[in-house]
Amino acid sequence: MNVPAQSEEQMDPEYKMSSENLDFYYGDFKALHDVSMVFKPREVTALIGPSGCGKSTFLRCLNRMNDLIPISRVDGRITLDGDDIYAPAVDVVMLRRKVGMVFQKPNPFPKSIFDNVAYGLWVNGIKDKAFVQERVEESLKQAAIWDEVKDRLQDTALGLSGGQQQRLCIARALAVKPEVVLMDEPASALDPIATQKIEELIHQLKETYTIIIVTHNMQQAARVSDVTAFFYIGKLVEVGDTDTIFTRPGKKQTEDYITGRFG
Ligand SMILES: Nc1ncnc2c1ncn2[C@@H]1O[C@H](COP(=O)(O)OP(=O)(O)OP(=O)(O)O)[C@@H](O)[C@H]1O
Repeated sequence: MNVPAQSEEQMDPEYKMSSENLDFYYGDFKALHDVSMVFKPREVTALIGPSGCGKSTFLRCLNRMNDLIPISRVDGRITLDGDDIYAPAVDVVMLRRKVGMVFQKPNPFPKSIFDNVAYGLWVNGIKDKAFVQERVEESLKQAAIWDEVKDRLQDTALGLSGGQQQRLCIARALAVKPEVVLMDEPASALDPIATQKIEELIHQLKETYTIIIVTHNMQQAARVSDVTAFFYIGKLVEVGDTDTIFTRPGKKQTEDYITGRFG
């Protein structure tokens, strides 16, 4: 897939993020090969593919979460609003504020519900109590969990159900007003009802955010995403409109995967 050169892309507000000829290594092992794709604002992109194909690795490259792995190395470029996120001058804390992340297992801190959501604001130096309170409420409402927790904000977050904890973690990610939200199998640890709530939430959130989600669940990818990217052994095999990928995939590998013939 051809990705426009930087100058052209910077002028084109159509792209929120792009990956250009991205290679990624864990030591000597090359986990991603020449991955190029773009992410449009207010669209949901699903990353699918068999276990170990590099979906999570790619997702983590998008907010430099892989920087935490000392043996890792990146070649190529990833841009946010046209700027290279791996450029030396980039403030990684600021980048992760703009490109937030929700993990597979809900991971609330052993603190109150309120503190969990306020945490990111405090870390970013925001101390104004009224502002923090307002933002916590707004984020909990956006994450569709306010009604369930509004009367127990000082209770421990660990007392919430798994599905509630995941929506709390989404509220925590939203509190710092990210522009892009990365989700790594956000519903895989949840029951069908909690999963449905997360999917409904993704639908609402895409009005504001650019969302990139890793999922093993084909029906989920088909339900929640506008664009689907199929990865296989570290390579991006095919990316396109979700309806097309699921009904008329261009590559046999994609077809075999979505029809359950392998993976
Ligand atoms: N920290 C690491 N160190 C070394 N190799 C790793 C590390 N993390 C992942 N890998 C390897 O990189 C490849 C891609 O892994 P990744 O977790 O990105 O795949 P995935 O498609 O997300 O898989 P799954 O669907 O099972 O989560 C795999 O071969 C994996 O073993």
